[in-house]
Amino acid sequence: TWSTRPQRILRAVQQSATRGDPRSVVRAIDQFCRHKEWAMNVGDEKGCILDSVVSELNPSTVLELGTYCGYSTVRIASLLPPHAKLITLEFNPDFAAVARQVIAWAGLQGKVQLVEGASGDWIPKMKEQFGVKTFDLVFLDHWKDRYLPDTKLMEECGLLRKGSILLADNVICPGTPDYLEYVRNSPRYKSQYFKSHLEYTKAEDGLEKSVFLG
Ligand SMILES: Cc1cc(-c2n[nH]c(CCNC(=O)c3cc(-c4ccc(F)cc4)cc(O)c3O)n2)ccn1
Ligand SMILES: [Mg+2]
Repeated sequence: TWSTRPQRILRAVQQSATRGDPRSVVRAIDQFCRHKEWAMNVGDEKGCILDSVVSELNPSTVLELGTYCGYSTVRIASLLPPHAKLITLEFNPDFAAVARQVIAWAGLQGKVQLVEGASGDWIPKMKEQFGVKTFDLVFLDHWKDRYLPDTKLMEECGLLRKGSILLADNVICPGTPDYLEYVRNSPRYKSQYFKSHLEYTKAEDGLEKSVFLG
């Protein structure tokens, strides 16, 4: 049987990255996706913006919606303080299986809880299942039509506190127009757009950083 793209990404990590070295895992995936096969990782350009938001915030609890192969999971987890926790949701079991191995190769499995399933099903269960009170940072990188409903769901479930940060990928390409309109016009958010490019391409894309005002 033929390998899948995520499996080829995992092989590139295992062949080119050093176990326990998150930066070499990130570099191996970027090299593969830039020179061999495009894949929907946040990529290095937007990844640097993600890194700066995480480093500045120094969050203790992080939720990532959309793991894919674990590229942004590794970027975020490698920057977290010692006792911080990252919960990442992946819908596709094949993606999740690869992501677990990529995260383990980086040596970050102790900081990451990968949960398989749909965001809409898991968000209401976060408190009871994982003992989460609120999230300091949410990285939205999942199905683009779920950004808005899941943001409203997180508000309703009391998972956001005054100062929680939402960082959303792909607000231009593929685009999340209803989400952008909401966070840019709601009095409950202060939003800022970081212009960039779609991973490994020249197409415009960007990250939207929104602070929940409570
Ligand atoms: C409902 C639910 C869903 C999930 C979930 N888990 N994994 C994902 C992946 C979602 N990501 C994308 O679809 C995505 C697409 C592109 C793209 C594609 C094709 C183009 F031509 C141009 C750009 C670029 C990106 O950067 C993306 O992130 N969702 C997890 C939990 N619950
Ligand atoms: Mg994305």
